[in-house]
Amino acid sequence: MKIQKLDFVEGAKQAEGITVIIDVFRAFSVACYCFDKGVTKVIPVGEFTDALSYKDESNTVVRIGERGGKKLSGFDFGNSPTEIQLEDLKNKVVVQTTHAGTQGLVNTRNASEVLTGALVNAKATADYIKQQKPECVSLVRMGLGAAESTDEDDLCADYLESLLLDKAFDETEIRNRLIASPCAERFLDAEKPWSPMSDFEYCTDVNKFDFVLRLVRSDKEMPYLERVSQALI
Ligand SMILES: O=C(O)[C@H](CS(=O)(=O)O)OP(=O)(O)O
Repeated sequence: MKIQKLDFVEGAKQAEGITVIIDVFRAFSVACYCFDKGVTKVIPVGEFTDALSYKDESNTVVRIGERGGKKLSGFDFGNSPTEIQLEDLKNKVVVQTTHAGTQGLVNTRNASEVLTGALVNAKATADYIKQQKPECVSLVRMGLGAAESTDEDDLCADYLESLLLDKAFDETEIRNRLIASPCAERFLDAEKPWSPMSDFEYCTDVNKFDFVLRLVRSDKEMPYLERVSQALI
């Protein structure tokens, strides 16, 4: 199995084979928490205007998104797992737009299959990939604003690589390593209430979920993320 690590939107465009678009803080952790709360699909979009104008007949749309980390005007929630914890999202359709994560998903072109990458479902994602015995896997780290490398996405890529190659990796140290990193500063900053410390905790709950998020493309509707559950992995 050839594994390549790439970065940002350009990396997403170049990615081949089974492609994992990684965004730990916070897009794909949020997407996992949405599915855990019963949403039927998550539609990742690049432009926030497309998220605002998206409608569906059943009127079950929930809009989640950020720019500069903050909730967008007209949206239901920011890109925060904390914000959705007490919400009933059963059978809802989420439209999500973020500065980094969703930009990676919508820019994949050459991938045979596209998955999301986060610490909360890393092992399930690696197990799913291994089962398919792919020749090539691309791990794309979206980083901060899809422009700056971040410890959490680098670490998640390294962890996924170790799992794929059956190499040892001490996942119990992941949270300690990240809390000591500059990438955690925004969660400790009282002037950034849109990034609470609880978001850090939700996003670093390693392997909390046993499902995979896979991008589905069809001619009939916008690409969306679906949940592939453990039974099918
Ligand atoms: O909402 C977030 O934490 C980030 C902000 S940024 O794009 O990294 O500046 O968005 P995400 O797309 O989840 O990385």
